[in-house]
Amino acid sequence: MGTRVPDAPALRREAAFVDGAWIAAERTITVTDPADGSVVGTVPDLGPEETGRAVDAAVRAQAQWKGVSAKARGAILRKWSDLMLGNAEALARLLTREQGKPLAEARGEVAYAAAFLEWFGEEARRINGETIPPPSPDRRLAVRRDPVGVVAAITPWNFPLAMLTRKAGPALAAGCTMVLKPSELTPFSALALAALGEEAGVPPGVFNVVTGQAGPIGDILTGDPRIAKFTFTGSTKVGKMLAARCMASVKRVSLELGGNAPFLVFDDADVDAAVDGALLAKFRNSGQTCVCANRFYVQDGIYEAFAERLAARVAGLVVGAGLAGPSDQGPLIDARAQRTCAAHVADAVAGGGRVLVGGRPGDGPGTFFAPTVIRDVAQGALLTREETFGPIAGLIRFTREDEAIALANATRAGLAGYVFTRDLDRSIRVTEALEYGMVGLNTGAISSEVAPFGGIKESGLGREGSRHGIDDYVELKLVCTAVAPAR
Ligand SMILES: NC(=O)c1ccc[n+]([C@@H]2O[C@H](COP(=O)([O-])OP(=O)(O)OC[C@H]3O[C@@H](n4cnc5c(N)ncnc54)[C@H](O)[C@@H]3O)[C@@H](O)[C@H]2O)c1
Ligand SMILES: O=C[C@H](O)CS(=O)(=O)O
Repeated sequence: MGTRVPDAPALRREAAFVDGAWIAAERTITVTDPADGSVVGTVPDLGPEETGRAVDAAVRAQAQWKGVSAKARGAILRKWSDLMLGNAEALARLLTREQGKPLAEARGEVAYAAAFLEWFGEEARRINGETIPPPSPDRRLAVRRDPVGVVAAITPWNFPLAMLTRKAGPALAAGCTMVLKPSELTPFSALALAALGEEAGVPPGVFNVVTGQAGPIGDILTGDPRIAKFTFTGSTKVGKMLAARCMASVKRVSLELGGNAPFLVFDDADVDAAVDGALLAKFRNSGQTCVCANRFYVQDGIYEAFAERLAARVAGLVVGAGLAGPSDQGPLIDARAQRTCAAHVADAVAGGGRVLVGGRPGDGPGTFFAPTVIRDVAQGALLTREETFGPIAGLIRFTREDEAIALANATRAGLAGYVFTRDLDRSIRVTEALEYGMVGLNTGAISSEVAPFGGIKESGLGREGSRHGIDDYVELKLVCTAVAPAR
């Protein structure tokens, strides 16, 4: 296990991290705790000029970093991972403070985030090329897998550590350098990560964290031609806009975008397993994950049992501030998220839905919303068409398998889907028919560092994690050598 760096105060940095230095700015942005609106702290509001200097640093550093041996790069990533685990409690508390998730989930995210650095610390030494049988005896063909170069990354607030290491891990393993803009709602976790990276021996300029208003920074990260690759995790709307900007300099682009996951429960499912799966797939991070079940399609024969048992379990979820004591559900990230949930509930009820539990925002300070189950939701309801990103489970009844598949696929999203059935033939038919990048069969938990994470259709481009996750950070180079015959 890595050595402990000084506790939370040292990890909590009210500064951006550029070229190995902690920098301030004239203007700052304030970060608040969604559980009660209290101020967590301020971070610099860097503008285009400071962001350009971060790109300068990444360009300078990349020339050296790609020359560091894969073994040495891997060792630094593994030490970074160890330091995260050695400072897990400080990282988790900081994460809960700025993002709101329950402390137990924050601790889980620290381990999940550290696992990406560990995994790609190992993968660094397996970025092998290939030789190809030549088309003629006077040629030799070799293919290299070289680092793509300087990488710009923009990440969301819902997983303030894991979405970052899922990019920094493969980027640095491949020999790339990075300029990262975290969400302005959760910058402290990213800065704590940078502090531990510094401790782990990540050289100056290899990993830079710029904080501030998204627009001006984004303009640089999508526009500077020295940036070879742009990777984004966030909403589909923003991702599309930023990816389009990258085309002016033909950057490599990878996108992890929004979801709208269907959760299918067939009559032959184990109803208790389906309820367990629903709690994981719907209510993790208070429904604020990209792979959250967004709509539940439940077959006629199991509908009443599933609705009753899910509502009973949801009624028992403990809602509270993550640092105030054990809780299952924290606040939503902001008031806008509360309003979206309220709108989805109102629309479902207007269409004939009946609220079994929850259905309203929390009282008092903070942006809480009660974990909610609504039965008899109409097939065209808002929550079937838009990503709720909150703790609302809307149950829609279906009769036939082909009907459920058609309903499940009727979206431009294609990230994750879930199926609960104990019929082997049906499990194969349905998992093959669902148009999603990831499908959970009899489970609501599908993510890990060893598995390819990503979506199809408008949910993304590329995969993160797994042995595939390195592909977005390397370029293939063919070396074709002429060979003269012996005289
Ligand atoms: N597929 C995945 O792996 C994955 C993971 C997490 C979240 N998400 C998706 O992200 C969304 C929630 O995250 P969010 O609210 O942070 O998304 P968001 O798109 O609002 O913000 C994501 C990031 O983009 C930045 N951003 C926003 N507007 C920008 C602009 N004009 N220029 C430059 N940067 C800009 C934000 O500051 C933030 O850092 C949901 O849709 C969720 O499904 C997807
Ligand atoms: O919200 C997005 C995350 O990728 C979800 S997960 O923790 O990776 O499943």
